[in-house]
Amino acid sequence: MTISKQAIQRGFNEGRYNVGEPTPSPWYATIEHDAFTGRPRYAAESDDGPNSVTVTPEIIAALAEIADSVDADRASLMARTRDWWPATMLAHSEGAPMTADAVTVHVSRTPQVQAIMRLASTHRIPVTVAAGRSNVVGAALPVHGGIVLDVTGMNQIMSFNSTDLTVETGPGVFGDVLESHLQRAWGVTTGHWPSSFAISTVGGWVACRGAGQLSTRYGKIEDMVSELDVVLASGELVTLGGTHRAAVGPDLRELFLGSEGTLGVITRIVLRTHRLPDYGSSAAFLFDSFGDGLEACRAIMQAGVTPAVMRLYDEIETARHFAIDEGHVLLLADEGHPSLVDTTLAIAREAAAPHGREIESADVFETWLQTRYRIRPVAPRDANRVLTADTLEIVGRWSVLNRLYGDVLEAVGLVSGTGDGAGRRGVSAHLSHAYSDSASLYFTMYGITTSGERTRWYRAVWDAANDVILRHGAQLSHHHGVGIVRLPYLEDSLGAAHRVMHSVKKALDPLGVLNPGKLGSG
Ligand SMILES: Cc1cc2nc3c(=O)[nH]c(=O)nc-3n(C[C@H](O)[C@H](O)[C@H](O)COP(=O)(O)OP(=O)(O)OC[C@H]3O[C@@H](n4cnc5c(N)ncnc54)[C@H](O)[C@@H]3O)c2cc1C
Repeated sequence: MTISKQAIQRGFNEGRYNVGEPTPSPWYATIEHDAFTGRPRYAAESDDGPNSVTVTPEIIAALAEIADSVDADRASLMARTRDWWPATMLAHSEGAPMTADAVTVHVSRTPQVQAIMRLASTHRIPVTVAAGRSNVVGAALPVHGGIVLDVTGMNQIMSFNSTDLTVETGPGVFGDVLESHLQRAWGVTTGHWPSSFAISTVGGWVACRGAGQLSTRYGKIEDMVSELDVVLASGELVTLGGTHRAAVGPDLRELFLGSEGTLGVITRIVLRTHRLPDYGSSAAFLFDSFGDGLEACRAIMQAGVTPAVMRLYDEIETARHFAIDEGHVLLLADEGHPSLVDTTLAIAREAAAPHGREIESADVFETWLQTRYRIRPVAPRDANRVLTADTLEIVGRWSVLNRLYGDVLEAVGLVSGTGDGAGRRGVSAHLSHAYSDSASLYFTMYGITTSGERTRWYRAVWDAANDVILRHGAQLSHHHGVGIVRLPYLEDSLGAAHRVMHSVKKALDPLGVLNPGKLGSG
């Protein structure tokens, strides 16, 4: 049985999610919605751009002529703009939501998107695209109000080319719908398996530059997109790409991969696919230190093999996920042609062996398969001991990774409130995406504080971790993106290139109507 087939057969979160439409984060059900008395938080604090633009009844009437439907009701707006960012949850639970006043506009066709962008540009109304709303960084929050453009109705799988092995889809297709169709109808897979695959959309993957669990074999989403249609702020439709490699000037597709709705609305995507493998195999190692595990991963990547799964867990996560009391576990697994898989794992074993010891992989592999798409429930609240947690993923060179890991653990651990207060460390990490020169580390951080202290703790751990990340010259994010949470660190990270990003934004969206207050604004 292979990993890609398993994902569809076992399903996402044991079936507890909304098929083909956004799934709220579990925190949403725990919030007292009638308690929204405060002003929208971000709009009240922000001083750049058009603050909380109100959409007039005349514009609502014009939108209704164009769109499938327009919804100006505040309560349904709140439901339709919640995301999976913990700070949204913090703001909502404090009665001062992140969502400014806005109207939700539902579309299902590209010409509607073009007409809405023309209208928005004429009247300078912000447009924030919302899809699965599974992002964890506040990227789809309409912080300046205006129009929330819901593209989940653009959910057609338009065609499959069985010679080129490419699939053409609308941006609002959810990952589980796409994959089960690809597997059953055509016997192929995209190879893109984010942990959120059933609650996120193809357009969202592209807009956030996402990564799946099998990225070491199949690549990130930017390796999979061969063609894109994008509606610009002016309403003009452009098609970018068409084949995978070209030398016709710079690759303009790249501008929109990771643009988070700030440069255009993605309305059609062509993705490469791969024949669905029938064979898979796994191996596992245990290391005395995380650093030894990192050395093993580096040796594997530099030996030239790319096992689909390469996940190294530090000892806290090894104990949490696999109930192994000591050591740092590495899970390797691959799928594909038997000769390729067996050779890949043989070379990987040889490269890892000097750094640790091989253990029986069956239980580790099965536990991972069983739990990888399970969403943990929200902990019960007690005003004096509230749990707040978040994750943070970065990408850095092998030469800094082990020191960066230690320094993030130390810096986050020093923030008052981190951990459970009873000696358990509140920060851990795993490696889940690797390259020959670098790898991504994914940190999980939690703290227990009073409810009044949560926001302070939250910003303090982000500041502490990002200070270390910048100091080591690593990249702020590998696949979650920038959203709101990483904006304060962006200029330090990009240096002079930050100005280039502003110039690109100015050139493509001169009136600043696309997702203002995010990447390239201000
Ligand atoms: C439990 C969980 C696990 C996760 N695991 C992963 C993971 O393994 N890998 C990973 O990469 N991410 C992961 N994420 C993050 C999230 O799922 C991704 O960022 C995803 O790509 C967002 O897609 P979405 O459809 O939900 O987009 P949304 O959250 O609706 O939007 C995200 C951003 O993209 C923009 N956008 C969306 N659609 C379009 C469009 N058509 N045109 C222009 N802009 C658009 C929005 O304006 C916004 O800025 C996880 C999230 C959760 C909650």
